[in-house]
Parts: sequence; structure tokens; C-alpha cells
Amino acid sequence: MPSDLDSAAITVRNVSKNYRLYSRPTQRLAEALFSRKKSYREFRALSDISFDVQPGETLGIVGRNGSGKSTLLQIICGTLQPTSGSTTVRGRIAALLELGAGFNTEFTGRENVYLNATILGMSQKEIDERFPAIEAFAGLGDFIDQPVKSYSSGMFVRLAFATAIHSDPDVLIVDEALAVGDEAFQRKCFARIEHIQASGATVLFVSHAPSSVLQLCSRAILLDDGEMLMDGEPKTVIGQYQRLMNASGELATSVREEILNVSEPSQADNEPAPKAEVEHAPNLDFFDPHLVPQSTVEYDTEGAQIHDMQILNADGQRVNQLAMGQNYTLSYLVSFTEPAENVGFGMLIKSVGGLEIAGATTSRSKHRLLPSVVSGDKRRVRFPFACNLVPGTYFFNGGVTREIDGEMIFMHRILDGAVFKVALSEDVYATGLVDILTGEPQIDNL
Ligand SMILES: Nc1ncnc2c1ncn2[C@@H]1O[C@H](COP(=O)(O)OP(=O)(O)OP(=O)(O)O)[C@@H](O)[C@H]1O
Repeated sequence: MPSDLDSAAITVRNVSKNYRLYSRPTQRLAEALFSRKKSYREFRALSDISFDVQPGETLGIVGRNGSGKSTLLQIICGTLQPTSGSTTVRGRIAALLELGAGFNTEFTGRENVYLNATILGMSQKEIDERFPAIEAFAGLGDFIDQPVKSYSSGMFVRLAFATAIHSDPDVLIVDEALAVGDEAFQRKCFARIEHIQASGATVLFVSHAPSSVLQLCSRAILLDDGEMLMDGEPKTVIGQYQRLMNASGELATSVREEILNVSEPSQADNEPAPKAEVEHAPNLDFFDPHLVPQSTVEYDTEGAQIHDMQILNADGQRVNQLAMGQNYTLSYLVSFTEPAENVGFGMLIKSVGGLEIAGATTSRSKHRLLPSVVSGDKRRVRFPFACNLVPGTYFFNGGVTREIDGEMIFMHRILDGAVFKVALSEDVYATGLVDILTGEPQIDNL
């Protein structure tokens, strides 16, 4: 720990934050003026949070609304004092936390870039050099010389982002909720954040979007009710975050407890694999019994349970070492414990990084839905697929949905329920994740 502390880009030590909640605003004033006796109650927004972020790491912070993410970021940036505990940040920090912080609405866009970039620690010369890039990135055209008060909130965000991400920070802190620009602008921001990462900077990234965290972060923490429930690999943390988001009331409390008790690797990994009702013997040449998912997350059941997820080859044998170009079937069993109508089934293949590569669902169109099931029903679901994936490791998700009042509701979901590897073969040309070639590349002598 001490050596990490010496080298860490960000340290957060036992940080707690209490807010004072007054039942009437005038009470705050009365207390300040006349030092009346305490007329507020304390609300704990953060409870004893500790973690380090190493240089070059990108840490994602996820959590439900009100879980304490913004409070934590503001404390790390130094714009808010913790009630107890401490934080340190090494190097130049650029933070995008609050719209308009560091901007003067009477000034033009150009003047604000200079003002804001100075606050971010850039010298006049640096700003002069980078202004054309900032201006081009923000893409405001002639508006750059108009007062910022005439900007739409989207224009404002573009300028603030453009300035911050051109400041070559050692530590970049971004609240993605502010990235309200259009999709093209968001892609540009991501590309720039990736560039900042590649330059070795440390990035702290708050997001509600699992895909952004999976795409950008090397590690993630899950906050809930001011407590840090988890610190680990993004895919595992996001899985638990989504589970928490899908739970409500008492269920959320028990999910929360479970998450707190789960240490990585997840409990599911230590439990024996669910017993398969195997008519499918494994093909031991292409089945490695040690290849089991380390990151399985099971959602709570809402009337159905998925088990026995497996991959079968064309002969119906169970495999987990797949060959490129061959056909396989993903198969799982669903046991229903409640009657349900308009039931759909789905699957999704994800990369190790959590990227969603391909999926299929029967719930897209009404005629493919199972009209009704009763408690005690079982269904075996099969998705035939072609393995057009490049060599690597992949995971399967499975999901069962029902329709209630015209709305599709999950009855059960398993994330990373099965893992498989696509073997390396010598004649592979494909790069990326999916092999799209229909033949060998041709190189003609002209
Ligand atoms: N100035 C304040 N005074 C009192 N309570 C506050 C104050 N700021 C935040 N809180 C409370 O502290 C808790 C954490 O708020 P915070 O804004 O950090 O959460 P968040 O995770 O960023 O939420 P969101 O995702 O909705 O932005 C919330 O319950 C919020 O109501």
C-alpha cells in the first residue's frame, strides 16, 4: 500500500461527506446570524471511501442517482471539502463537472477559452498554439466570437469539452452526464479521451452508460447510498450495477447486501456449475472443463430461471473451443415459476472487454413470442450461429422477457453465463472482432 500511495495519481482516503439538511431555508440563516441551537439534520452523502488510481489508469464511477458520484468528484477536484478524510491528486488536472464552471457568460467563446484554459493551468503560449484545434473541435463557426450567453446548452458543452480535453491534463475528470452533444460530437469526445489515455494520463469517468464505461475504463467502482460497494473489473462491476438498477424497494436492499458480500471473483465462480440435464456429452477435444466464466452475474428471478447454458457443435456435442467458420448452437433451459404471457428469449455475445458484438431475440416481433406459459413449464431455447469471430475469448448473455401492460419486462437474465474461445488458426486474415472476408485477399501485380 505505501508504495502505491507514493506513486498513485489520485488517492482517496476515508472520505466522508455530510450535508446539513434544514427543514426551512430560513433556519440556515437564523443559525448563521444568531447561532441558534442546531436546527438541521445531518445527511451522509459519502461514507468512508478509500481507493487509489494509478497513473495511466481509467477508473469508471457508476451508481444510481444520488449515490454520491458528483460529491466524490467535487471533493477530488477540490471544489468541495470532505467532512473527514483526505484526497490527493498529482499533476495538472482538468475537470468537466459542472456546466459553466470557469466560464463568464458575458465574454465571447474565444475569450472564455482563454479564461478557462488559464484556469486549467495552460500558459498563454500553449493556448495560442492550441486555439485553432479547440475552435475546430467545438465547431461553433462564427459563434466563437459571440457572447457565451447567446449559446445553446449544447454549444456551451462543446466549448467546455473542447477546452478541457485540449489542455493535456495529467488527470482528466469527466462527468459524462454533461456530454449532451449529438452522437458525432460524443464520438469525437471519446476519441479525444482515448488519445489522452494513450498519452499516459489518468482518467476518472462518471457515467450512467455501461457501454461507455466498458469501452473506456480499465477499472470501475460502484457507489450506492454513499458507500463503495465494489471496486474491480468494469464488466463485473457493471453487471452488478445493472442488477442494482433493475431492483427496487426491498429487493434493492438485498441485492446491495449481496454485492457487498461478493468478493472478486464472484461467488458464482466458486459454486459448482449448475448441473446440466445432459443429453449433450462434451467433445473433450473441443471442451476444456477448466474454461468457466469468472464473471457470471445472475439477476434476480421474476418468474423464470435460466440454467444449463451451453454451446453445441453440429453433432450436438458440448464444446467451448470453437473454430472459425463453423456453425454452432447456443442452448439454454428456462424453468418458469410463474404464469406469463408473450414470452421472449434472447442471447448476446460479448468480448472480454464487454463490447456487445452480436445478439438475437425472439421478442422483436409479436408472432415470434410464446403466447403463454404456466408455472412449472420448461423450455429448451436454441440459437444456431456461425462463428465468424476472430480468435479470442467471448461470453454469452441470456435473457427471458414477458409482456406486462404492453411493456417488455425481464423475467431472468444471466450475464456471462457461458464462455468460449475461438482457436487461433494459421490462415486467419481478419482483425478486429468479426471476420467479414468472403475469400482470401488478392494482391495483383500491375
Ligand atoms: N448541497 C447539498 N446539500 C444537501 N444534500 C446534497 C447536496 N448535494 C448533494 N446532496 C445529496 O447527496 C447525495 C449524493 O448526491 P450526488 O449529487 O453526489 O449524487 P450523484 O450520484 O452524482 O447523483 P446523479 O447521478 O443524480 O447526478 C444525494 O442524496 C443528494 O441529494
